Amino acid sequence: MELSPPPLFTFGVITDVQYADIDDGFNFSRTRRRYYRSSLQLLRNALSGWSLSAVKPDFVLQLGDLIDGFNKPRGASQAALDAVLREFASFPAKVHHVWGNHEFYNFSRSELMKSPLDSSSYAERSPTGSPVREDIYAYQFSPFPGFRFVLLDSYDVSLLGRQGSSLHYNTAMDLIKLHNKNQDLNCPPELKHLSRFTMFNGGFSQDQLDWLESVLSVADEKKERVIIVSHLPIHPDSTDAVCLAWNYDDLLAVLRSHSSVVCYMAGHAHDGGYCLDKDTGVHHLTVDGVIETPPDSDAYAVVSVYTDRMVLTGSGRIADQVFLFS
Ligand SMILES: Nc1ncnc2c1ncn2[C@@H]1O[C@H](COP(=O)(O)OP(=O)(O)O)[C@@H](O)[C@H]1O
Repeated sequence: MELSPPPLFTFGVITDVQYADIDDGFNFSRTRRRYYRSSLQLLRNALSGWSLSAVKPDFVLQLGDLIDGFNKPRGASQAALDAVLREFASFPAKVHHVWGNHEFYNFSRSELMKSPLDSSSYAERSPTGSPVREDIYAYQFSPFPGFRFVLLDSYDVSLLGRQGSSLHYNTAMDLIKLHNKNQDLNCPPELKHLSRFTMFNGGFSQDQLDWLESVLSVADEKKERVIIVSHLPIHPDSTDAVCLAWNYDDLLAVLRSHSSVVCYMAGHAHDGGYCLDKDTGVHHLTVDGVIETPPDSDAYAVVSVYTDRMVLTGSGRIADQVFLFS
């Protein structure tokens, strides 16, 4: 019998836990139930599933919205964060935390940068790469020779997490108002191709795109394979138009100009999504969210990486999938 080779490395993925110690509710349009309290148990299921799996993950990617914005008006932000971090505390592998809109509903950017949700201490300090602007939460690491992960900040240009009087805030306000004429900026513009210009989304500054350019140029030269992760999806075929990053097209253009990129992973759109960018062979995966997953199911995955592919084994609502490197 021929044994299949072991993976080079393995990682876990989970997103949109949105924990709050409150009764079930619904999304804005009342089409999906949200299980705020039992999302904590689903996080526990993920951590024990990863711990018990035959090939244990070397690290975990948490793609944002770990606790829900409803914690803030209840004065429960810190208690909710403590509750989820207690679950991670006994987990033996590194957890890379992405920031989503719900992180900014609960905490300021400077609070996040001092919190355990800032996992940038796991960044590779590469003398060859240029540093990213200090107020941007983005970093890179290489868990295995020939592979690189880049964590990006989807709320770099946003009304969330930027101080009301700052230049960054005013730039974001000018941009959103150009496209969104509604009184309530959380209410999306009616035109589908502009519907992403809401307050619960954001985008990537030129500084962050330039930094990514420099990281990917080095990766191209080294013939590495790069997986990029962030909270907001960037390919229109991988998600609902209302969930896309404001300047998704700018980031797509960067990805398309670098041969090293093999995959982009995001959260935010709780129904998940997937597409293959045919021109480049880049896989765009939007991971199903925990918060809209019933207590008798699950929403987490294990991804095993081989020289020519990534094999995703999903739990509960997340389907198994194979991503071939082109
Ligand atoms: N269509 C909409 N019109 C007005 N406000 C909305 C709309 N959709 C969402 N919101 C508001 O935007 C905020 C973020 O929405 P939410 O559904 O919590 O985001 P997420 O999908 O990230 O959980 C909430 O305050 C919500 O009430």
